[in-house]
Amino acid sequence: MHPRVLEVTQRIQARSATTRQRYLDLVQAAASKGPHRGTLPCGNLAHGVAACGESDKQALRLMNQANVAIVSAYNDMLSAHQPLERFPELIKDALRQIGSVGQFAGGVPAMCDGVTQGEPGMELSLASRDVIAMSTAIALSHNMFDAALCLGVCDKIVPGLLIGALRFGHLPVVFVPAGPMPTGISNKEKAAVRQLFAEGKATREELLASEMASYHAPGTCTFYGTANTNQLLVEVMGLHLPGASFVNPNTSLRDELTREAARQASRLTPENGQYVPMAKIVDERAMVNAVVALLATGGSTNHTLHLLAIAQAAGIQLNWQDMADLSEVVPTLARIYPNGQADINHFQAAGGMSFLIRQLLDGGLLHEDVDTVVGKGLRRYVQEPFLDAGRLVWRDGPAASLDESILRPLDRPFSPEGGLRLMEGNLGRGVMKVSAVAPEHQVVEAPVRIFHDQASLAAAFKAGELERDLVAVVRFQGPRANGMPELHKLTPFLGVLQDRGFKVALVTDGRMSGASGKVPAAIHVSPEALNGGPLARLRDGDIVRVDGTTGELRVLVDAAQWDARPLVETPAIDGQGMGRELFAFMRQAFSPAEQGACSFTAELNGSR
Ligand SMILES: O=C(O)[C@H](O)[C@@H](O)[C@H](O)[C@H](O)COP(=O)(O)O
Ligand code: SF4
Repeated sequence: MHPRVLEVTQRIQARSATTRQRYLDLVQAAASKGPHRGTLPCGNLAHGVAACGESDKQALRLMNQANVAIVSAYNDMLSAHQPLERFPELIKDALRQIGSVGQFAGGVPAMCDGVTQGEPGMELSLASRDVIAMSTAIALSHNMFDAALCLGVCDKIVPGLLIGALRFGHLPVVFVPAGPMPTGISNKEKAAVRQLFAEGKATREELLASEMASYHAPGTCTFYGTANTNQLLVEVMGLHLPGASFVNPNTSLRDELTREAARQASRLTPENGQYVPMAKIVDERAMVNAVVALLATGGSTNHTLHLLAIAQAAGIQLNWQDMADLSEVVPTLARIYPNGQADINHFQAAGGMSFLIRQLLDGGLLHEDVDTVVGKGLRRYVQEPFLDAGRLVWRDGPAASLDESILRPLDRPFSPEGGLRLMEGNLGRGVMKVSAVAPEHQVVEAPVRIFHDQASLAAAFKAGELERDLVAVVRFQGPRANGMPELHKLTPFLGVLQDRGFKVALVTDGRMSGASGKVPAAIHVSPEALNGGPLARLRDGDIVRVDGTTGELRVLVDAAQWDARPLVETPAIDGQGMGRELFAFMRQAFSPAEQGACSFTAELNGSR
C-alpha cells in the first residue's frame, strides 16, 4: 500500500471515529432480525403488498424470500436515464425467477445539467442532489425491503442516491448504470463549433446541427463529465457489478447485467446468507479509493463537493486537504475529454475499468481488502463481463492498454500526479482541475474584471471589452447566494480569448461542469462572497495571480490596504421564477463548498 494512501486513510479514520461510530450504531439499530416487512403491523404490510400479483403477494407474506426495492431516476429528459424505463420489468422478472420479489419503491427526480446549463433551472441543480437523497429516503422508508437497487447515472443523481441509500446502510444496495450513448461527432469538434458560434463565425443552424450530432441517442453523454465520473467512482467503490459502468444501453449485455444486479442484490440479504450491508462497503477505505480513482482519471471537479457529502452520509469526514495530498502521489493514467480527445467509449475500448483498477491495485494506490457487492476484495474488478451463449461470464481484462494515448500503465503515466489542485491564498480556498489545462496556460497573473453573472461576461465579450490578459471573477455564485450553478457557458468565450493568445483565468465561488476544460479556473472558492468571503473585496483592475502549478490564489494588493477594504454591497440576486423560490430554505441550510455544499451536513455530522 502506498504510504501516502495509508497515511491519508488513517487520518480520515481518526478524524471520523465519533461520527462513523454514531453512523454504525444507527445502522445496527435499523438492522433487525429477519425481513424488515416482518416488523410491520399486518395493516401496514397489507398496504405494502396490496397491488402485487398473487405470486408476489404470497412470496412477500412468507419471510424467507427477499423483497428488493427499486429506486429509479428514470425520465425522458436525460439521455442517460431514458434507457432506465425498461429496467424495472427486467429486474422484477429476474427476481421472480429466483423466487424473490422486486417492488418499485419510488422514483427520484433527475435534472439534466445539459438542458439547464446557463438557464435559471441550473440554480436548482445542486439542491436537486439533496432532494434526490430525500426522495431515496422516502422510497426506502416503507421498510418493506431486504435489499435495494439504485438506478441512476447523472451528475447530482448518483451522489443523491448514495447519500439517501447510505442512511439505510443496513440494506445491501447495488447500483445499476445504463451506459454511454454510442460515439457521435468528437467533443473537440463540438467545442470548436461552439467557439465559432461565440465569435459569430457559425450560424445557429450549424451550431444546432453540431450539437445534435454529438448528443444523438439514448445513453450518457460521452465526455468525461460528472455523469461518467459517477459511474467510474461507484464501480471503484465496489457498488456496481465489475465492468458494469460503460456497457452501452439497449444491448443484450447491458440487459443481462441489469438482471444479474437484481439477482446479486437478492443474494446479499441475511436470509440468503451473504449479508453485505451498504454500510460495510462504504467505509473510509472505499472513500479513499473513490478519490484515488477521481485523481487518476482527471474526473469531474463536482466530486470535490459530492464526495465530501457522500462521506458525511456514511459518518466519514473527508476534506480537500485529503484530496490534495492524494493528488501529489496518484498518477494521471487516463486522458478522456476534456482532458484529452478520447471519449468514454474509447476509454472502455482501450482497456477501461479493468485495466485502470489493475494498475491502481498493482501500484498499491487502492485498498484491495474491501467489501464489494460481489464479495471481499477489489481484485475481482480487474475482470470484465461478456455474454457466452447468452450466459453472463467475467474474464480478466487486458493486461496492456490498447491505446496509450487514452489509457496508460503506471510506469508511463501522463503525469506523475493527479489532475486536481487545491487553490489557496488571500482570496480563500478553491480547487482547479489542472489535468484539462495545458501547462503553458496554468499560471495567469492579470487584471481582474468582475461579473455578478454569466450573461454580463458574455455581453462584455461580445462588446470587445475583454481582448486582453484577464482574470475573470464571477462572484455571488456560491451555494447560499444562488445555489452554486455551473458556469460552463463561459467556456467558449474564455476559450476564444485563450486561443487569441491572451492569458485568461476564471475565479468563482460557483461551479463548472465536469466537461469544462482548457481555461484555468479556480472554482468553489470558499468562503463564498455572500458570506463575506474575500472575493467580495475585489475591485476591477486588481492584479490577481492564479497559479495552477503552486496552487496560489492571491490578489496582489498591500496587505494592510486589503484588510481595510470594505466588502462590496451584495448585488440583487434573482431567486424567483423557474421554481427557485421553493429552494430558498435549502440554500440557507447549505454547508460551505469546503464541506460539500450540502443541506444535511450539520445533521450528518451531529452538529445540529
Ligand atoms: O458536470 C457535468 O459533467 C455537466 O453538468 C454535464 O452533465 C453537463 O451536462 C454539461 O453542461 C454538458 O456539457 P455541454 O453543456 O458542453 O453540452
Ligand atoms: S451527462 Fe449531462 S447532459 Fe448528458 S444526460 Fe447527463 S446530465 Fe444531461
